[in-house]
Formats: sequence, C-alpha cells, structure tokens
Amino acid sequence: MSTKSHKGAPFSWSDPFLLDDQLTEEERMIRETAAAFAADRLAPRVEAAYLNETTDPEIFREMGQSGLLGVTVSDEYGGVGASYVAYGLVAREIERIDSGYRSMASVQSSLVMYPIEAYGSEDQKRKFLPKLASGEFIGCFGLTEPEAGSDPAGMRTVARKTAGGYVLNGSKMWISNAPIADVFVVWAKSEAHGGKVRGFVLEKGMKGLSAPKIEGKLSLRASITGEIVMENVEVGEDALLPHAEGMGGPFGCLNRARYGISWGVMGAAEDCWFRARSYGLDRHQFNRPLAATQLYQKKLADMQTEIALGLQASLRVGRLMDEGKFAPEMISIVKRNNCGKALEIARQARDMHGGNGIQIGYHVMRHAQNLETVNTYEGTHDVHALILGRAQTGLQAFY
Ligand SMILES: Cc1cc2nc3c(=O)[nH]c(=O)nc-3n(C[C@H](O)[C@H](O)[C@H](O)COP(=O)(O)OP(=O)(O)OC[C@H]3O[C@@H](n4cnc5c(N)ncnc54)[C@H](O)[C@@H]3O)c2cc1C
Repeated sequence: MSTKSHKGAPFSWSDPFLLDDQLTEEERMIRETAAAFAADRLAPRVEAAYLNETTDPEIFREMGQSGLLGVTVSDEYGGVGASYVAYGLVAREIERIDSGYRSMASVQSSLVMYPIEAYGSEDQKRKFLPKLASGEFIGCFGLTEPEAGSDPAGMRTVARKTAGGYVLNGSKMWISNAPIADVFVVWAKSEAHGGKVRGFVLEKGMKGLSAPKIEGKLSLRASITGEIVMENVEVGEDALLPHAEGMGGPFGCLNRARYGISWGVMGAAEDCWFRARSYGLDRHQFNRPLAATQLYQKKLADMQTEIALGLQASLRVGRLMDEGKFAPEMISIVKRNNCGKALEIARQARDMHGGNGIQIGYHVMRHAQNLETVNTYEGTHDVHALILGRAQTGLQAFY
C-alpha cells in the first residue's frame, strides 16, 4: 500500500524540512548532549565573558568531559568516533550560544586533533590525542601570518634542519587559543624538504616560543586570540608531522573546520531568528504586535528559508564526508553561503529589536559582531567565491 499522503503533514515552523528525522539515533543523542551542555555551561557565562573579553580555560575540560571534543576522532585515541554529521550538530549547538565558544572547540577538534590523527606518528597520537580529547591539553593551529592571510603559501616561517631535528623561526597572527595553548600545530617552510610546507607540533614552555594575546577585538571576545612568536625554537625530529607535505596538509584540516563552521553559523542564525520572532510577538507598536506586520513577517520568512536551506546543504555535505565522497568545493559552497546568510540574519535581527538590539542582554548584536569574524576566517567570503569560480571556469582569478 502506498504511504503517500495527499493531505500533507503538519508544518513544523522551527524545523521546516524535518532535519531531525534525517539523523541517526546516535546523532540525535550527541546533539541533545551538546544542547544541554550549551544551555547549562555556556549560556550562563557568555555575557560576562564577552563584555570582559575573558576566556575560561576550564571550558575545554568541561567540553571534554561531555564528549564534545574530537567527535570524529577514533575512540582508540580518546575521541568519540562519531560521524561528521554529529560533529556538525555539536558545532551548531555550541554556536547557538556564541561563535567564540564554537571557535575554541573547532580549533581543538579539526585543526589540532585532526592533523595529529591524520598526519601524525603513532607516538604523537598516543601522546597528544587523549589529553586533547579530555580538554586537559588546549591546542592551537598556526597558519596565518602578519603578511600571509588569504595566501598562506606566502608564509615566511621557516624550519631549518639541525643534527637532531629542526629550528623554527617566524611569527603567526590571529591564532585562536594560542595564549592559553599547551600544544601548537604550526606550519613552516622546511628547507630540508625543498621549501615545502610541513607541520610541526610544538609544546608550551619550549625555549623561544611565546604566544602574546591580541587585545581589543570587537568580535569573538569570548575566545582568546594571540600571536605565535618563534625565535630559534629547537625541536627534535619527533615534532615533525610525518604524513603531510605541502599545502594539502593545512588545507585538509581547514576543510574539516570550514564544514563545521557551516553548521555552527546556522546555530547562531537560529538563535537570532528565534529571538526576533519572540520579540516581534511580545513587542507592541501601533496597537499590535510587531510580528503582525507584513514587513516583520517577510523578514522572519527569509530567515526561516535561508536557515532551512543552509542546514539541509550542510547535512548533505556531512553525509558525503562520512561516505568519503566530498570535494573541498562543496565545503566552499556551504561555508561561504551559510556564513554570509547568518551574518545577514544577525544584522536583520539586530534591527528588528530596535534600540534593545544593541544591548548585550538581547544577544543579537553579539552574534552579528562574532559573525563578522566567522565570515572572514577560514577563507574569506570572497576567497571561497574565487575557489568556486575557478572550479567552474578552469581560470584562476586569485592573482
Ligand atoms: C578572531 C580570529 C581568529 C582567527 N583564528 C585563526 C587561527 O586559529 N589560525 C589561523 O591560522 N588563522 C586564524 N585567523 C586568521 C584568518 O584565517 C585570516 O584573518 C583570514 O584568512 C584572512 O586573512 P587576512 O586577515 O590576512 O586578510 P587578507 O588576506 O589580507 O584579506 C583582506 C581582504 O582582501 C580580500 N582578498 C584577499 N585576496 C584576494 C583576492 N585574490 N581577490 C580578491 N579579494 C581578495 C579578502 O577577501 C578580504 O576581504 C583568525 C582570524 C581572526 C580575525
């Protein structure tokens, strides 16, 4: 008998395409754990952290205890061994509270644990991964430099060969978690490998290694950012990530983080959308709720549409990643689209809150400020357009 209904089903305004039904039991459980963690542990902290520009390192241990770090990393090394879709769902729930908290977790999972698992030696995996998964160690990822942002291949950090290993010199800029990090995954041009980019795992306390905080950010204020300064940092051969050579190494990590961001920003956008809807129902002007006006409803409809489409697209890319069938350009589509749309939604929600929208207690302006960074880091909105333009024309328009 056909199961097709001609009557249609009830419409769920907050989950229009029934995303929840497309998840496995395990994915739903992980999402619920992340949502409870975000509500209980992150939401109560975020206003003070943002206003005072402070990052509590304890959050990493709390995330670790809740199984939110290294979601895709094998359980043999302390990770959760779950799907990329589960990882995306965690990012969405954390970023519903703040993009800074999601940045802290993304860096740890995709930019530090992933390269150690994918490119590291067995010794490196055993030494670092379990402690990164538990949050005992905090990690950071140093690719960007003062003179090399969108074009990381222009980096100046060098690794020179010594008798027992390497000596590193250079500086990295805009590095999330750096001032509080124990483990530094840094990328340098290695003279011993024909100038090819290689990854190194440095540890806090090494002579010549420092990570000063960058002060005065007006965005991502709950997530600490710093420089990494390397002045004749001597490391043994065991600091080299043996299985990555060339820009494919850092880009492999960035693909994972960018994918997670595409889900994360939809969480921030959903928070803005839900708040704008509630505000419009409560707030009366001209003797009726704001939400009763056509313009207000049109804005809510735009938010709902973009979020529903963005989440479906990220889910599709996540499933393809889990099947090993993704291409990096797919990630450019969802990173670029979802960040741009989330930023527009947050700005719109700020406007819909009127004067209250600029207050910390209404949250929407904090999301908008944060999303300015998220639209820029991990490949700017325009640089992802160039990646997609190249893929369809065969013409490189970067220079
Ligand atoms: C808060 C924060 C946290 C960060 N965390 C990290 C981290 O943990 N690790 C890390 O390695 N990096 C990190 N970054 C760095 C981030 O990835 C870079 O800022 C980003 O890649 C852009 O580089 P840039 O700032 O040098 O800008 P630029 O590359 O100088 O770009 C400036 C503008 O020029 C445009 N542009 C650049 N090239 C072209 C082109 N060919 N054609 C047209 N337009 C172009 C860009 O789109 C942008 O609008 C972080 C940044 C911030 C702000």
